[in-house]
Amino acid sequence: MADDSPLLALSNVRVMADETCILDLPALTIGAGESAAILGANGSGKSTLVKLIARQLYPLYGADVRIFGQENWNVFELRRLLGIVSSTMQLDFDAEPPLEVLDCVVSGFFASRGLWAHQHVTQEMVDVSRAALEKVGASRLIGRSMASLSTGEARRVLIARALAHRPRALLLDEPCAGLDPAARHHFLDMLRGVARGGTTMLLITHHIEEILPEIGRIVMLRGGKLFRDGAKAELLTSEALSGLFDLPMAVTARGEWFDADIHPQSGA
Ligand SMILES: Nc1ncnc2c1ncn2[C@@H]1O[C@H](COP(=O)(O)OP(=O)(O)OP(=O)(O)O)[C@@H](O)[C@H]1O
Repeated sequence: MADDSPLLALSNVRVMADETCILDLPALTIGAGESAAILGANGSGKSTLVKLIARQLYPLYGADVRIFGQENWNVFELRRLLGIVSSTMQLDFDAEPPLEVLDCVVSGFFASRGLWAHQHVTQEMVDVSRAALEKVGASRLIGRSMASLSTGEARRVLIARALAHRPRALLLDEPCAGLDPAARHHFLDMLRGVARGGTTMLLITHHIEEILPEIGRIVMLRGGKLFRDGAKAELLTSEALSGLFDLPMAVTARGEWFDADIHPQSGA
């Protein structure tokens, strides 16, 4: 497998649910090392795409779904190479029995929720996990239980858990969901540091405010189909966003970041 194989190459993808096609992508390729945002309204098919990539669901016969150039994957290996963090993952780690922060990160090496007697934890795993927690500014949380953390703190630990495997890309599904404005600001700042360190990001969101300056490509989904696909400068515009959300939107650039508001003259 060549290292420059695309992160994602899809063709003829159709995903069905209850006899309805909920994702219809004739072709989509995201190159190796290309950070991209998948943008779309509620119900546009973003989570379906994430599940397709993570092999949690499968398309109809005739589709070709390649991740890093490969069609068939051991799911654990795939999830190691593609660090996946979603807002819902946190629930798994809040449940009983309590899970300590460093153990949570180390357990990522075994793709398990916690550590068990039969697992052989090496000093290297512990060192790498500590370094990952340091990288996301969460070292001070070591010793705490996952259930005791704020949403923003727990989200950082999950990013560390994904980074500990030195993934080839991070797949971030609504990573800022549930964060207050200050926590979101600090979290995005931390993610930006990770992106600047060379980690490719695939960010799934419906907020353009969360699109990191390091992300250059925008893939817009609407109604389970590819709506627009192109460079950020071309697509983070009032015209494109208004079409995507079917509502007059005003986009403003804020330095290297973007904001969107419902246009005041939308007749509300
Ligand atoms: N198991 C299912 N049965 C029926 N419909 C489904 C099923 N799973 C998803 N859908 C539908 O597919 C569409 C796309 O859902 P999906 O969760 O991918 O959207 P999304 O873009 O991630 O939305 P959100 O931003 O709200 O998370 C929605 O209309 C949803 O109701």
